[in-house]
Amino acid sequence: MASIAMAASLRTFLRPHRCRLLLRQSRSLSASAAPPGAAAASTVIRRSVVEVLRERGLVEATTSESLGSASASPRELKAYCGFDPTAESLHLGNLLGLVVLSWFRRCGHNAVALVGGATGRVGDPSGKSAERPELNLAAVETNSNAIKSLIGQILDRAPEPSQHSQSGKNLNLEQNEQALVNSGEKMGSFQILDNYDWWKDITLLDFLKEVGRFARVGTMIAKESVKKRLMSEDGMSYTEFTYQLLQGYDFLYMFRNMGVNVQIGGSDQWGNITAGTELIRKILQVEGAHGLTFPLLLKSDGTKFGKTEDGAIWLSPKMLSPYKFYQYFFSVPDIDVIRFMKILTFMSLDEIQELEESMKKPGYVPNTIQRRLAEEVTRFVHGEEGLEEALKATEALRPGAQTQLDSQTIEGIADDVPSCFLPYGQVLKSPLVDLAVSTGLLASKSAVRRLIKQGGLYLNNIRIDSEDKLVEEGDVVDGKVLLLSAGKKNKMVRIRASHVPASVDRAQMTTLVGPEISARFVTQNTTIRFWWVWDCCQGYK
Ligand SMILES: Nc1ncnc2c1ncn2[C@@H]1O[C@H](COP(=O)(O)OP(=O)(O)OP(=O)(O)O)[C@@H](O)[C@H]1O
Ligand SMILES: N[C@@H](Cc1ccc(O)cc1)C(=O)O
Repeated sequence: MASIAMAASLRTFLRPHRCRLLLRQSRSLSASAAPPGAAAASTVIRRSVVEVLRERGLVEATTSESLGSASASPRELKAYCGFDPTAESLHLGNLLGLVVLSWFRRCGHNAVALVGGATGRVGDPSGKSAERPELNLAAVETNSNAIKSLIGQILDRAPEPSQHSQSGKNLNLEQNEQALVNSGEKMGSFQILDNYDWWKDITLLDFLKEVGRFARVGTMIAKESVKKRLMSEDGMSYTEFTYQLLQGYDFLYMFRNMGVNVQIGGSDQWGNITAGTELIRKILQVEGAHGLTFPLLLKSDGTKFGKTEDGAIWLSPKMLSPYKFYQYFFSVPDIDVIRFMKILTFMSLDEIQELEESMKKPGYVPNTIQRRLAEEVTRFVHGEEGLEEALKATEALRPGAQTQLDSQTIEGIADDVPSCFLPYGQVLKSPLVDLAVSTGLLASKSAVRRLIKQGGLYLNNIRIDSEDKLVEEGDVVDGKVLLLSAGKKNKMVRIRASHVPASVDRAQMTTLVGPEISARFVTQNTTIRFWWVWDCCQGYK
């Protein structure tokens, strides 16, 4: 239960005259924060962030027309988007929120990403046909921390309007971004907040008195998220019914205390967003709070990209490698690629249009646009390093690639490629035809032989021409792995290190395996080498 002091401060802020005072303060603060060059920039015709978003297909609805005019001057707006910590990572659908926040920043406004440490414990009924399972507190905390760190990294990578694309070509800035660059203004800032920080101190009595009293049950029941659920067999719990007011109050709290005046979200968030603008109007008795929703990103089967279905496109590299993330975009169908480019990248619309036209020209190499899309989105989500990792892995897994494979690259994609563990002794000197079958790459030796004849079998990306090929020591990359490929189907063979003995005496090893191998052992005393030698030892025995 809340401290008395907190309850008192809540009451204080809810007094209308005080709120108006605070609002005036925050307005004048943002005006005085404008850098000296800003005046010159006003001679350039700016388009508002809302126009920019609309042109890219990122606006489904706004709560008020006045958002457009308010958004024309930099620093006028502070937009927030909330994410409940219901998983350890955000997913592709959530990326839209981060992209839209980044557009606000690129157009000179500030942004807040809010992690729902409190709302995550309640569960948003929007778009859900049944009550969400309750999350335990430890999971909420782990997920919140992971999501905060992920959001921080991604928002940090939003390219500044003045930046150039990888190709060195100017990014062809949107008009108002160009104005910012000309005036020397910086991109807007961002903050990451957690709504548990205020909810933890608010008592039920405070809430009922200060917020509940202003909410109309009729309006709440009319929200799409509630209407649908009330018609279902299980109905809806009081807890989930309250969700819209929690989110509504978040907006009010940040509007009052932090100058946040826009809430954005997917179109499923409309009811919760308007709950916020209504509370602000009723309780604080001020206008000036806006909502903006963007269309939900849907899969080809019409279902929403989310976290609850199989094969989610996670943004955290721990849950989906940059390689797989990159591959997803590389394989986007032609029909979706331009739309994805508009909504998920910061490339200018002119450049996107040029690319779209190039697709229709004779000689267009399939997937050229997808490659660019994959690069742009992977760079934003996983950074330059993640993109490099993805490109390296893509190349490594391309049969016939000329690149020298190293075990680090191959191990880096271990989770993305079917793999099996085999003892070194079983791999060394074994006929490749046998290995291709025992690893499960192909079903029979005759199938392997046929493939070799057709030129489709590769060992470490090198085409195998002979059916009699034996695996040599040099084929096992860094003594750890080898990569077999049947056309585009890859299979990684990893050398098993599981039966490494707890201790082997080096002198004993020398006598067992001879000086040459023992010398390797001395210089490369790693677990794998250790095992490698041990396996040879067994061979020598
Ligand atoms: N496919 C999507 N397209 C656009 N926005 C999305 C998509 N999925 C989620 N969002 C938006 O991301 C924000 C956070 O949503 P949230 O964390 O609840 O994810 P969720 O995908 O709705 O969760 P779940 O899969 O559990 O339903 C909201 O603004 C929501 O509208
Ligand atoms: N309700 C949002 C998350 C959110 C939480 C708190 C907010 O104040 C805003 C948004 C969602 O689940 O998708």
